[in-house]
Amino acid sequence: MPRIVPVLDLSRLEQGASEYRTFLLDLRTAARDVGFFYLSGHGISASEIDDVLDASRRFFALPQADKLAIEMVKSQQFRGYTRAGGELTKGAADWREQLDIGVERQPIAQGPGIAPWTRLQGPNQWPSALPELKPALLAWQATATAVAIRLLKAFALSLDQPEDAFDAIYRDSPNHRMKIVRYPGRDATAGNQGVGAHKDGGFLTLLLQDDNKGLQVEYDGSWVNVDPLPGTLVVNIGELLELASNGYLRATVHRVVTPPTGVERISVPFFFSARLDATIPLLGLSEELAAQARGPASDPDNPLFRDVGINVLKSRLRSHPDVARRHYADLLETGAAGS
Ligand SMILES: O=C(O)CCC(=O)C(=O)O
Ligand SMILES: [Fe+2]
Repeated sequence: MPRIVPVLDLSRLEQGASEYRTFLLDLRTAARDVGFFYLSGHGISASEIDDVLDASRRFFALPQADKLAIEMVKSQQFRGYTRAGGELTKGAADWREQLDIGVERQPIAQGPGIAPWTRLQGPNQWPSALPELKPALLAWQATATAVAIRLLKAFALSLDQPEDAFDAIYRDSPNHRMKIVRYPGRDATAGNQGVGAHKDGGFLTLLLQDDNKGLQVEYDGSWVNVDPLPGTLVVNIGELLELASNGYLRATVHRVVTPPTGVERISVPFFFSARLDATIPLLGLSEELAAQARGPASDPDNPLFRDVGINVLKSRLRSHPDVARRHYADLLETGAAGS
């Protein structure tokens, strides 16, 4: 039986016209059918992957005080450390600790008439006890960005669009975000929500996972395991690609189940997204493709807007109510965040 979550080899794009064409077709099929695939042939060395996972493990092994020194609640930009149970998915606590890193940029000066999402731009928080983490993760951001852009161009081509169809909405200041995550094991009777069922918000997510299981994707009404496959990245479609393709491409629901006691799982999701000031276009699909587009499957509790900044801000406010209360109380009172 073929795997439900297929393996796609990115190097086929460089193996002549026929491989190139079939790769694009396979990509489109995988992204439309299950919305998840493993990516091989990405050109990232095993040592670079090991370095990121090792640096992440060293971060989580720091004394709790060093991690709490950069707790996310100190950051208006939702950057920094969140302890296990500190993040919510659909109102329920996720049993994972994590460090959120965004793009390193200067904050935007605030004042009347400035959109609230502009507060999302600004610096990261880095642990002073582990100076090597910053260069390791910034290097990974650069590597993952390059792969994400190659994939995004391939997606555009696979939908019979010009290769640069998405360029204008990420060029110069894409808003990618990444995190390093540790899922501590625990007794199943204590609950099993590593991260609750959700869709990702950006264009594409590139996920690095260690050797431990836990990631599951919803397919045809059941949960399918996306077990680790050494040397690959797991790629999934986010809501922006679903929106741009009018639902032709699928942003699939996924979750992580907590490992058993005595096991921990490390993962590094990288979310490639559009500029915060972008508006997501609706691609002009060919008649044949348009006929197969299902329309974006919007969650009635969380409707999506074509304006990127407000979507991102809404989702961050929901996930991190402590940051929301500390830094966005004005919006919560007036409902100006649009949620
Ligand atoms: O840790 C994982 O394997 C997936 C995490 C995830 O889905 C997320 O953070 O959005
Ligand atoms: Fe996710």
